[in-house]
Amino acid sequence: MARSGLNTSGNVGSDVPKVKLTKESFQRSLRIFRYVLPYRVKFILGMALLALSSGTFMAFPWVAGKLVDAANGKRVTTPGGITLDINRIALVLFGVILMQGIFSFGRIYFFTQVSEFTVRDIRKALYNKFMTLPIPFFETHRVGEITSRITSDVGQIQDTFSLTLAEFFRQIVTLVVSTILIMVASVKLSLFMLATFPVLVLLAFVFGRSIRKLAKTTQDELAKTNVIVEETLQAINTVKAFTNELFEVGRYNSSLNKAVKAALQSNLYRGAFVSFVIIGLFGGIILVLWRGASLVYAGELTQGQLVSFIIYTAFIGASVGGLGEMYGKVQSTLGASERILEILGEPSEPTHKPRIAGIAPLSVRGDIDYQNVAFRYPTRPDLAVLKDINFEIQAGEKIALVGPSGAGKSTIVQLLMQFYELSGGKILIDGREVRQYDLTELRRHIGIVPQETLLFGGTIRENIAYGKTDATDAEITAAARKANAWQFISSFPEGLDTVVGERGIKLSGGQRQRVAIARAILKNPAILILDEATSSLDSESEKLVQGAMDELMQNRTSIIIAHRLSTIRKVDKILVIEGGRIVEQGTHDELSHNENGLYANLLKLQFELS
Ligand SMILES: Nc1ncnc2c1ncn2[C@@H]1O[C@H](COP(=O)(O)OP(=O)(O)OP(=O)(O)O)[C@@H](O)[C@H]1O
Repeated sequence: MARSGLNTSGNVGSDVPKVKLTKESFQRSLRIFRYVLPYRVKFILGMALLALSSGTFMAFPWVAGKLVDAANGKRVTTPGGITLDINRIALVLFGVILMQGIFSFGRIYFFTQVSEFTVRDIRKALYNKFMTLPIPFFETHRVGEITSRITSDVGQIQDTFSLTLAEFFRQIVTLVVSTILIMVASVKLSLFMLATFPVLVLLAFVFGRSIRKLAKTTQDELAKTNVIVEETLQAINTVKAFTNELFEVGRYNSSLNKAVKAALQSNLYRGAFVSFVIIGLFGGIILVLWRGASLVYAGELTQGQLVSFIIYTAFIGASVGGLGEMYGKVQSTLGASERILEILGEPSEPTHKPRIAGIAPLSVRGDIDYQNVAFRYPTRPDLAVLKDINFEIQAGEKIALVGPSGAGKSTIVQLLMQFYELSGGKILIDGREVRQYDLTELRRHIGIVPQETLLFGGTIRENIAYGKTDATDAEITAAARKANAWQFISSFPEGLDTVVGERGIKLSGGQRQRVAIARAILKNPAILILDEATSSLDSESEKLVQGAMDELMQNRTSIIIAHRLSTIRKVDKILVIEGGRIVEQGTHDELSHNENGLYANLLKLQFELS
């Protein structure tokens, strides 16, 4: 049966890895069926209709055989003793097919609903999980790998629920019923057939398996060419800037040639396989025909019975072949559900705890206290990124973190957001350890203006409202004004409705930053993290951004990761970080007078550079 691409997963790539079919893997994967449970009534109805449609389908060759017998002048009677002539038998045949058509419609109707709803629920659960998984998970898994869970793995399962399962059931019914019916027609011929056919089918199966392995090589080669296309298109600016267009074309061509070579080779075997199937299986049918014809000649079998017999034999061959193919599909599905269940079983961040009624929402003053904080990234456990960090900020104070690249400045603030678990020490906010807060509640009170602002595809309005999704237009406009962003937004013909992001207009670095500042203003957090952009802006833009930042920092505890020392002269305290430690701290005046200090040196360096 051809695979249909008419579901929400489209055509599923056959590159979904498989697992070995063992009792354990099977049992583990069956847990995915709990997503079918809410739709069990529809599922059972679908199964019942499937049984009926498979049953009526099985009656077809039988009745067709009777038609041939009637044509040969034999008397055909129903079990009730009513004699049927050719016309009536043809009508019965038509009735059988009509019922088969109606049952099939019902089966598809119910199974599609079950598969669409089930798959929707699995996708929802997965996406929900993606959103709540901790940051380290995303650092240890590639984005492509994660998204393929929600696309191809789920698609594989959808295929199973909508097609494979039905097909599997139908093949089994066909196999069992056909075998019984041919036995009834003629035990002699059946035994002869069963002695020859299964051998051929077994051979075909073994042959088919080795071909699948070759097909996998082709797919791998094709995947490699796709990687080249994706990478180069994503970095097309780099390709052009290095004038490597022809180099890439050459690389793509040679990779494509390899894929074609592999495809041709595997298709050579495929061709051999197809002719084996044709010659072998049809040869088998000829053998059965020959033996059957002898039996008809000897009067041991009617012509009609022979016709039914041959059709059933073809059915048996098709279903044995189909079951072999299904083995691969079942393996893929088991693999897919195992991987999905694995992700669903990953521990989420303890966010969004249900709020207990009557308890006022958390309010945060903004005192911050780092005590002996030590940290290693889970992906690089051998590198101590932070060693014994101690500092304190009173609510409303502004501090700046400065130091060479890679010193650990960003890491210090990421820990405040609790993106990672500390390796040692503790962080207190308002005198309480951060781990004791509800993560979502706490993060709601921390605002961040990142180094590189990522705008989501959508309007400027939506991007600003990301800081407070239920903000009114007046609030959004006010925030944009305070962020010095209103000027450029109102200069666009569509104003706040201007579309930005991949399909919209591109905002400049300074404009993007001001959108980020407007976002943070709307969020109105008690604690603010400003990660200064390393790329410098022109002085006009710089002034606007700086003004917006000053506005934003008012009355909030602010931590500035500073790259340009000129912007932090007014902060209450500067922490100089080097190699994961605080090596100096004090005000700008204090530090700049310490001639041998790192800060004074950095200051000198920047002065010389500018
Ligand atoms: N997600 C991560 N996984 C593993 N290592 C990381 C990760 N992020 C940063 N590091 C490492 O941690 C160290 C400190 O990085 P961090 O980004 O905190 O430095 P920084 O002082 O903010 O640097 P810059 O000024 O260049 O932004 C570096 O050695 C860096 O390679």
